[in-house]
Amino acid sequence: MSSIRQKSMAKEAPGDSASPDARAMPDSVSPETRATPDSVSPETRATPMMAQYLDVKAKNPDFLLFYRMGDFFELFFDDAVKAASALGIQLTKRGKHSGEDIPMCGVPVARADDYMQKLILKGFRVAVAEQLEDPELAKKRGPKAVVRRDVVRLVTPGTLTEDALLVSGRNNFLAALAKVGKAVAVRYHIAALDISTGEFLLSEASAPDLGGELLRLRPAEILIAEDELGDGTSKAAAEASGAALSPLSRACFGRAKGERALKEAFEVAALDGLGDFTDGDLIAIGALLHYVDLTQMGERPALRPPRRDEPARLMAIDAATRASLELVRPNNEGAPTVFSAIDRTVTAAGARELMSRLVSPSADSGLVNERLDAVAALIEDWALRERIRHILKTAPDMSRALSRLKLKRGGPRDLGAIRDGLRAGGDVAALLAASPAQPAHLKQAMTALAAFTGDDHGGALARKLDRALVGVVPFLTKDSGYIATGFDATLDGLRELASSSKVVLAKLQADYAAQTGVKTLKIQYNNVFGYFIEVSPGQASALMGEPHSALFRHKQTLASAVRFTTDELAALESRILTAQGDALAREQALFAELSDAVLEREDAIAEAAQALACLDCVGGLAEIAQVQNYVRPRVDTSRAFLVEGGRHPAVEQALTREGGAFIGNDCRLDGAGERAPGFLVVTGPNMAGKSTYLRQNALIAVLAQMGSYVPATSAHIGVADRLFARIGAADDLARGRSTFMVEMTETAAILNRATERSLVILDEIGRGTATFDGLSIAWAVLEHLHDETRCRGLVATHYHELTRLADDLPRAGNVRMAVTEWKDTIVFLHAVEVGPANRSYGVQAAKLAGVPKQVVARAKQILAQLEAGAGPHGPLTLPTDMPLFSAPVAHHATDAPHPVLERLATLDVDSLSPREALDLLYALKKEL
Ligand SMILES: Nc1ncnc2c1ncn2[C@@H]1O[C@H](COP(=O)(O)OP(=O)(O)OP(=O)(O)O)[C@@H](O)[C@H]1O
Repeated sequence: MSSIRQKSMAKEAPGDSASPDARAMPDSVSPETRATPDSVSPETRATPMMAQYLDVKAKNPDFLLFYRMGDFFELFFDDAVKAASALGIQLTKRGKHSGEDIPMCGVPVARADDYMQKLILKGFRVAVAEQLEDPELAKKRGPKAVVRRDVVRLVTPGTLTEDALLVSGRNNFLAALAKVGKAVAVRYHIAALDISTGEFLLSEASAPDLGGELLRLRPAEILIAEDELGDGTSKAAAEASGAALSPLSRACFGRAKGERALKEAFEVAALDGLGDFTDGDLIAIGALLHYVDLTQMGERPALRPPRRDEPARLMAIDAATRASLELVRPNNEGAPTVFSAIDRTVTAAGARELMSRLVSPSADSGLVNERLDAVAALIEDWALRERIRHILKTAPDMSRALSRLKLKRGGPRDLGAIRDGLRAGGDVAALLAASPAQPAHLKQAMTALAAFTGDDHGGALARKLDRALVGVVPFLTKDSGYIATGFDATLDGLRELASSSKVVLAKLQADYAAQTGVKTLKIQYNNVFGYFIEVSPGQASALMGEPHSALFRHKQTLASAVRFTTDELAALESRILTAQGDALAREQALFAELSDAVLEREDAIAEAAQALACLDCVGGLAEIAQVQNYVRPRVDTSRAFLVEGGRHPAVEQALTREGGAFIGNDCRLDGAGERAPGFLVVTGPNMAGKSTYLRQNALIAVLAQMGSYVPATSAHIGVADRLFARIGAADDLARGRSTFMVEMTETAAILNRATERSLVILDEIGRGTATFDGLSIAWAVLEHLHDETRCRGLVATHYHELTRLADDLPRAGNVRMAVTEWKDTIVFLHAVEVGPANRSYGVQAAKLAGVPKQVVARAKQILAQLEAGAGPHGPLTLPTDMPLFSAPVAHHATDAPHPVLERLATLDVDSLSPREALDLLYALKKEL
């Protein structure tokens, strides 16, 4: 908590008669603790306080203004109406402004974070206006003087730092989006910063990849230039990511601005040491850092050097694939995700690291294998893993603590987190040092952690924090007692003084009791009177009469007690309060000193925090691999996709919980071989497990490339540069596109972007339109992927005709989901067999699903007729001119190119005048 906030705890207008009714409060707080604005007196002209409120509000029109008044943050006017409804708290009306009632609601300061979190989750942004001086000081300026207030912080979804406002196991990115270039050359540059941890990422995407890239980063808030809100691509991608959109003026996006801000942030004269930055990077960085400055009131978060996520080094996963695979976000609230199935981390930072690897699988087989080596080492040495994980459970979230300290929003608890984190890190480093297996990643982690165990600066800092802090430290700096006895002689002296005064106080009470003969006389303390002497009303006369009346001065008479003071008690009180105040001030000075010492080692601490996160992530992956029998995949640059006994990580766990067993299935796609299939057509009845089979293979690719073991008995994966998966319904009715249109748009995206190295997984392509159209489209798409793209792929279909493709396409093959018939019903075996399915069993599946008997019987009858070549109302004529019913040779035909193409091929464009070019264009179009 900031020092500003501590100073402003005193209430401003004690005893104000317009104090609102306590029942109107969201929490039961006595009315006297809640000050009321002098403005809300029934005047029509703005009172000084309301004038101040309106002034602050006018500067922050887009934010709900939390206006500090004593122990409450009050909201007025429209803000109050919106907040009361969003928070479900009572809206009151107090006083008038311009003749109208002023709506008001409020939240207690002590619980403000909870209320703010609710508002942020509902898409609001909050400006926090604090009292910037002690109300007593304001009073001295005159009866009408208003306590100085101003906004000390803007709270937006992407700039949160408090644990209460954040999700612990997830990064909270603020991203700025800069569009550079025109038409087909347009690039979107993204600068993203998690100010709660200091992680700073740069990336870029083409227009078609932007949606997937934003879903990968999952920012909480996206900054976009106002004049780009009209740009369909950025707006649609930003909205689909689920982030809050914050438009900024175009002036905030500038190359020079970005360069300046970056140099300032890292205190460097030239950017060379930080990396290479394109214009687009700098424009995005400029807007990002401007917004950070704006919301943090100039305080700098603990920035890590920007890390570039090179698209070429990642497996590209587009938005639709992310939605299909439910990597981290389920399509149905509460459903399992791949993340929830594989997450065995024990710290929030470890969970964030795991999530980051899962959403950004690598396309660099070298990095993947280094990660796998680390997982393998912790599988091999399970005792080491157990010990490390045991220690990690005690390691707090150092990066978030560091970030709060840097933003001057930290408390003793954050220093405690750094101490405990470094201590845990030291213990882990010692364990790793003693272990024989040392793959590169574990060695790196050990080095980062060991930096705080030696005799140098790092070690000195860790020891200093150990000596300085008590075991369990309080949350706020105003709560004294967190500096351990013996660390600072001055503080010990002041504490001694304060506590010895308390002994003197006890002695004084005993003396007064003996002098007056009132045995029950007590010395008490409250916030209004300070220390006082209290006796029961029956005994008050002893103190008020001679000879004691000279010593005891009467202060207050209550029904149950009479209170007095003495000069001696007043002097003692002043000594105690001074000593306590001095001790608190000394403690706060020591806090600041320790914070500075921590921040001096900011980079090394951030690295240690990252090392712990990495170890937790690797340990978690080793744990799940061992518990669930995953296998290390062979990952290389070949084009193999050879999986034996593959399983779906989430479905397997769900089945095991219910006492069932998952049937492992092979998938052999050899992209390079001439005859070994690179493309499989998967057929089988509904419910037989086709979707599961498709998904599990996509996930095995993702898991392998993120550096995890995979659910299979063996796996050889040649890295895929892009993964396309379209599985399950893709309705986008909200955006006015039918299932078929969505599917066709996505198919177009795949055909345009898949490469030879990609993995394409399609479920029921071509459905949602007339059978022949759908089948024709599916056929043509598969031919294209097979012949032109030459990627690896799996396609599930109910069009059995598609299985004939394998006869003609050398790299295509068929597999089917095995079923068996038993007593007029089908039994799903969930096993994948080589070859096409010969029947679809749709009618039997309908029966299993509970379709009424007579409907199933009639369907069987119609099916029999259809299979015999007749429709339910007479002969059925199938168009025989469909290419798929004739021999599918069209794609192999060596037709001469179209004459228009021929003319274009031989055309010398440079020799044409604009007029000639236009004429030619018209002529070609006509010919076409
Ligand atoms: N390999 C497997 N081992 C055991 N059970 C499985 C397996 N594959 C799928 N199942 C079970 O079968 C159910 C249906 O699977 P899935 O949804 O993949 O079928 P489908 O063929 O895609 O069906 P539809 O065509 O109707 O979408 C799953 O929910 C799962 O419980």
